[in-house]
Amino acid sequence: TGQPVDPGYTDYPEMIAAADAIVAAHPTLASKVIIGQSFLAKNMIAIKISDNVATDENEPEVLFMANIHAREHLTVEMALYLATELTSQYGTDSRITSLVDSREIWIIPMLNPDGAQYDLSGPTYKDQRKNMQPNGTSKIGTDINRNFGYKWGCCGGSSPFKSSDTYRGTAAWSTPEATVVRDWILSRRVGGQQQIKEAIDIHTYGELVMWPFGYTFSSIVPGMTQDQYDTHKAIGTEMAQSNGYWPGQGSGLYITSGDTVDWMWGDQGIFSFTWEMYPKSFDIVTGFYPPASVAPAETTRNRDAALRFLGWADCPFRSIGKEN
Ligand SMILES: CC(C)C[C@H](NS(N)(=O)=O)C(=O)O
Ligand SMILES: [Ca+2]
Ligand SMILES: [Ca+2]
Ligand SMILES: [Zn+2]
Repeated sequence: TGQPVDPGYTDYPEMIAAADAIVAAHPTLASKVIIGQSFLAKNMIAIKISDNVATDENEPEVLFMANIHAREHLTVEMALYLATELTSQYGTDSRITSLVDSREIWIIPMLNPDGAQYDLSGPTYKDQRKNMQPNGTSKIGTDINRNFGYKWGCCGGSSPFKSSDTYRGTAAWSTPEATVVRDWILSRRVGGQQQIKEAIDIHTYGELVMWPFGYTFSSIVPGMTQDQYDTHKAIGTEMAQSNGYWPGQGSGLYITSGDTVDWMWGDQGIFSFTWEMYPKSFDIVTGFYPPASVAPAETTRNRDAALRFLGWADCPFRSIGKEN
C-alpha cells in the first residue's frame, strides 16, 4: 500500500520478548508453550495464564488467538495487552483475580509470524494477508483462515485461485500454521472432553463481533441448535454492547469456508467468535494500517468485553438462562 511501516507495531522477535517478559514477571501465573512451527520454522507460541500455571487444573479453558492475517498488526497488540492486563492486575483487580483463579486462559499472539515479518520487513507495508508458502504466483501464500477442515472449500467461501487473497490451499490443513493450531486444540481434549470452552479469533478491521457459521447464511443447521445459536448471540451481543462493535453471524459479512471459528465450533464444540477491531468497515483510508498510537485506546476498549467473555466459560448456556 506504500504506507511507511510504523515501528510502534510489535514484530515477531518483539512478541517473543514480550511473552518472555510477562512469564519472567509472573512465573506462577504465566507460562510460554511452543505449540509448533510456521512454514519458515518460526516457533508459534501460546501464553498460558492461570493460578498454579504449571499444573493442568480442572478449570474451564479459554483461547484468544491473533494475527492469523499478517497485515492485521493491531491484533498482536490486543493479545499482548490481554496477557499483560491479566497478569499485572492479578491481586489488585478482584474481577481479574477471580477469573485467573478459576480459568486457564491461552493467548496465541501471532498465528502467522512469517507473514507478519514479511509485512513489516520493508520501509513500506506489503499488504500481506496470507502465510508465506510459495504457490507459483507473485501473490505468495495461502489464507490460513480458509484452510481449516470444517466445510473446507465449500459454498463459495474461499478461492481456488492461488493468487487470490482468500486462496484456500491445495487441501484442508495444507498450511503448517492451521495444522499446528488444530493439533494443539485437539491436545486440549482430556478424557474425551475438550477443555477449551470459548475462543475468540482476533482480526482487523470493521468493529464487528461475529459467531458461526460463516459457511452458510442459515443460523440453525446441523451442528447448531437454537440454544447453541442463542448462546453465541447472547454472548456476542453482550461483548458488542461493551466495546461498541456490531454483532452478527459471520456470514452476514460474507460467506467464509474453512475459517477458524467454523472448525472450532463445528468440530470441537468451542463457543467461538471473531472480533474485527478498529477502524469501522467504511474507514478504508486507515484500514489495516492505523498508526500504532491507536493501540492503547483500541486494546483497552476491549478489556470489559474480554472479562465478560471469560465470565461465561464455566457455563456458556447460563447466558440464555439454561444449564449445560
Ligand atoms: C473471519 C471472517 C468472517 C472475516 C475475515 N475478515 S478479514 N479480517 O480477513 O478482513 C476474513 O475474511 O477472514
Ligand atoms: Ca489454575
Ligand atoms: Ca485444564
Ligand atoms: Zn483477518
